Amino acid sequence: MTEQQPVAVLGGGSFGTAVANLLAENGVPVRQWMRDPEQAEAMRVNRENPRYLKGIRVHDGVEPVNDLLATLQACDLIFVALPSSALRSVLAPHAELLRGKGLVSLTKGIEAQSFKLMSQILEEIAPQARIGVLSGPNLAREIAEHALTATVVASEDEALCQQVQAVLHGRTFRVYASADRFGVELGGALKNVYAIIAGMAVALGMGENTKSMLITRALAEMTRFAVSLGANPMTFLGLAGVGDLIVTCSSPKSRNYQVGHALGQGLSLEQAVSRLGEVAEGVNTLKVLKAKAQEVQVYMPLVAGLHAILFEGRTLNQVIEHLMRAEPKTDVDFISISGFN
Ligand SMILES: NC(=O)c1ccc[n+]([C@@H]2O[C@H](COP(=O)([O-])OP(=O)(O)OC[C@H]3O[C@@H](n4cnc5c(N)ncnc54)[C@H](O)[C@@H]3O)[C@@H](O)[C@H]2O)c1
Ligand SMILES: O=P(O)(O)OC[C@H](O)CO
Repeated sequence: MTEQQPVAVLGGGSFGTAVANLLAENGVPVRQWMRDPEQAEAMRVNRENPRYLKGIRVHDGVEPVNDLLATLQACDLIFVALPSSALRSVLAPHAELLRGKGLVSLTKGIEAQSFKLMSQILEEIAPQARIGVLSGPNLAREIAEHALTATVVASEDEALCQQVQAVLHGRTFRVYASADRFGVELGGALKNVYAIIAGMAVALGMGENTKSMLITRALAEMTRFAVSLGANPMTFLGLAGVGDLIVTCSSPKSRNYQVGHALGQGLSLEQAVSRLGEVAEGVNTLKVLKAKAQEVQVYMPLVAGLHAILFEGRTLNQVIEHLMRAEPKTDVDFISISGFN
């Protein structure tokens, strides 16, 4: 009998570990690459990733490794769960090895200067690779604890979507397919910013009306922005849009929400990020999003308000006053169905 080819997961954090476990539970041999050889050795021996997913057993079918070259050579399907700040620098030196491979980004961020999404970077590094993204309401710990979860794999390459569904779809994890890679990926990146605001609101003792207003207006704002860049607004009604927005804006398990909560308790941004000690993509996304919204002239009051508090010295009260007193608008303004002439 021929041995099954391993699948690679790049990244030794919570999401890489959760996805590696899902694959292994489906009988797929996994090489989970991480840059720290000590972490890989400890995970091999102890079958746990205590810094990022304490208390979760790493499946025997997951081989923690730290030789990137050998991992890329051995695997034709590669899931990338690196922080957005690291993805390009980790993969660009190995562009030649990526030719013809299936590369699926799990990373929910935007590159600082270029405003590129992660799959666009993968495409640039490896134009002959098959590119996809996986995004949705997917808190790593809940996946690792087998909470019933759904996600979306998005790619123009239908065969790649089917391949990802075949290896990841399982008893507790449903994988839906989409052809709208841009919309699915943008939804995952944008919602992180609003989760910071939602965490802040909860720390400030705001009620359920406020939370609901925030989530709904966040959806309107991110959809308006996405449409201005050519995305399909309907994608934002799916798991990777409103689904991910709800989970990230509601759950104290979200790291972006935690940063917001700490800010609401009075910590500085530096203190909030360093107390977290994990990736909260929303902080960088906020900076690039504010600049891009200005460039493409899209009205994003929530983004502008959070940016004003974190980087322009405005107080929370000033920003709230400004947001609430702003000119009244039409509901659901990102698609023209208001009924008004
Ligand atoms: N954790 C989740 O619930 C979750 C869910 C969906 C998507 N994501 C996305 O997955 C991506 C990774 O997040 P995570 O939650 O696994 O992060 P994490 O904070 O749990 O871990 C980050 C990992 O990246 C490694 N790393 C940092 N810089 C690196 C570099 N230069 N080279 C190689 N490795 C490096 C760290 O050592 C660590 O292993 C993020 O974009 C995040 O938005 C996370
Ligand atoms: O912990 P966060 O805030 O990075 O969010 C994790 C996932 O993106 C939720 O879908």
